[in-house]
Amino acid sequence: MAQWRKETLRVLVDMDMVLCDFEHHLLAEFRSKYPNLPYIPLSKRRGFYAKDQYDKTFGSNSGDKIMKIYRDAGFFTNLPEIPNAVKAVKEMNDMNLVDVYICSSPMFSCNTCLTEKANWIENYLGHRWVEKLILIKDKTLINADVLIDDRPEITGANKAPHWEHVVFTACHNSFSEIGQKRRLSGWTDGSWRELISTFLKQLQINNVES
Ligand SMILES: Cc1cn([C@H]2C[C@H](OP(=O)(O)O)[C@@H](CO)O2)c(=O)[nH]c1=O
Ligand SMILES: [Mg+2]
Repeated sequence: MAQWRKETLRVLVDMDMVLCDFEHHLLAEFRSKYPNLPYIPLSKRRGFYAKDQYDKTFGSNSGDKIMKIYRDAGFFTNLPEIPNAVKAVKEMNDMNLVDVYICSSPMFSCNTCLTEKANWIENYLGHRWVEKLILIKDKTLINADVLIDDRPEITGANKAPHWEHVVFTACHNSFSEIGQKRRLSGWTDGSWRELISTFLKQLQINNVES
């Protein structure tokens, strides 16, 4: 008879544009530093890198100013929370058979990024969660069941990552082609619960079958 193995569902949750609002803060800083320069409203943001769109739209001088803002010390610590993210992630982690980890790519061109990301987690989620923080450039190397991330394409050394990528909707990707991938539109409408329940059911089926 099939044995019930109490395996947990491991969920990786990205930081920028999933827990913390990189784009909102970037635009606010740009507008406050350069009130007379043209800017791209969030509703018109397309493509993952803000710098690329500023380069193309207003020239590389503008793109360089954008880049300098997110490379400056303090930028990552001061990011505001994506609405309801902290509450949702804590609630998700408290679900039976669910284990949440935070998985974020550091920006090595910003000297303080690593510690600032850890600070953000401590400030918003609490000290215990710093131990659940995975900072890694290549997320394909992490073995988990689900990755919730705003970047539409996640590639790396592992061509067949174990996780299923769920695309978290952000201003830059709302019109992006994501093929067969599922989307999560935010943390406020509670749809993340149904999503996780679907994965949990699949996990339980696999546990029984194996
Ligand atoms: C340059 C750049 C980085 N980032 C984020 C993505 C990575 O964090 P995360 O993996 O938490 O989403 C981090 C390093 O590239 O900065 C953006 O979200 N937009 C950008 O334009
Ligand atoms: Mg991100």
